[in-house]
Amino acid sequence: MSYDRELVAAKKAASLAARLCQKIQRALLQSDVQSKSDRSPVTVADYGSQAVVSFILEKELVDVPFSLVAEEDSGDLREESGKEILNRITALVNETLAGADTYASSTLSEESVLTAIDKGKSEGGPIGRHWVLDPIDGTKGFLRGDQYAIALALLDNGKVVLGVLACPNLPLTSIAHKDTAPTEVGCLFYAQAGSGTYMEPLDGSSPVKVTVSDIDNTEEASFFESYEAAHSMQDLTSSIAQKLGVKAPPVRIDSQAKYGALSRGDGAIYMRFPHKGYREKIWDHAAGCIVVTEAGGIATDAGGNLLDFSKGRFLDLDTGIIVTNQKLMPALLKAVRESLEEKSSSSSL
Ligand SMILES: Nc1ncnc2c1ncn2[C@@H]1O[C@H](COP(=O)(O)O)[C@@H](O)[C@H]1OP(=O)(O)O
Ligand SMILES: [Mg+2]
Ligand SMILES: [Mg+2]
Ligand SMILES: [Mg+2]
Repeated sequence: MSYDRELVAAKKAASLAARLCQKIQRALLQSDVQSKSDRSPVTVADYGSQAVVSFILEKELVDVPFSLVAEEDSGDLREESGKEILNRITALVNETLAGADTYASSTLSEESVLTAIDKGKSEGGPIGRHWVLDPIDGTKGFLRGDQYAIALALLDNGKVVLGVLACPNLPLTSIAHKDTAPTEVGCLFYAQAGSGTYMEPLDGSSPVKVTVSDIDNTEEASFFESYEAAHSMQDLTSSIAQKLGVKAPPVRIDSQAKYGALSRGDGAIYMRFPHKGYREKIWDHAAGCIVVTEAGGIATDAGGNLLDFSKGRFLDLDTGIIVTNQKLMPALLKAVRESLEEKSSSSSL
């Protein structure tokens, strides 16, 4: 089955949402220190991005039922205290649409913005088609001026069949060598089941096919993990890396930009072990997962099970998520198992 039409719509929606986010992030970085501790810019960008993606997808695919599983909902915006922010979001959404040829004459009311955001309340599941959206993945990175992504995927009967990752701050060339001069930034990764993964500049065309690293020696592998220590157990990932003989220090970047960078071979392994009690959501991995698997990689939980996106809004997982190429996966799984066993026996002492 081809999802060409859905892919065109998804690329359009994610690129426009990225434009909205870039505008806010630029303004944020130019602002003074006091307003940098204010979280409202990211809030405006989060909701604005979700409204734009929801509106564009529904318009582009008007002849088919629309279901969207997305991170944000309009609850707070409907409160009295949310009025001013809703006003800012609506203005931003309309400015963004005005810059897009097809939608230049669309003007959304505050109510239509709320409605577009609330389309994201779907529960997903194993039957039918559902879009999956993280309007800004990596909000901490966004606020710091670092990496973040707009992550959009399509589920068809529980399987991810299409994914688009817009990474506005990711360099177009490899991030493997930190000492090379910075290049242009802004990447759009996209993948369709069975058709490979492509990357193009966010503001252009000329796609290139990308593939994961083909290294088979764990000592040469570099690994990615969260920038935020609160998002993943770095003592555990460092113990796993040590078992594998990995020499390079971890590359810490925010958001699903890690999946994008991995899909073009900037590094060979991504490990994510959230602290106890954290439940992974499908929008944090669906787009990244297909981008990396169509590029030849493999993503599993710590027990080696493929990620299952058919269970609703959450992923039902064994302990953590690991991603690498086919050759390195057996060694990675073994190191993960050993490190987890050591961790549990030391904590039961
Ligand atoms: N306590 C937490 N543990 C793990 N992940 C988290 C936690 N809190 C938020 N996240 C989510 O982790 C993802 C980014 O993490 P990372 O950059 O470490 O890969 C985001 O989806 C972020 O949500 P959000 O989309 O709101 O930014
Ligand atoms: Mg997220
Ligand atoms: Mg988010
Ligand atoms: Mg969030």
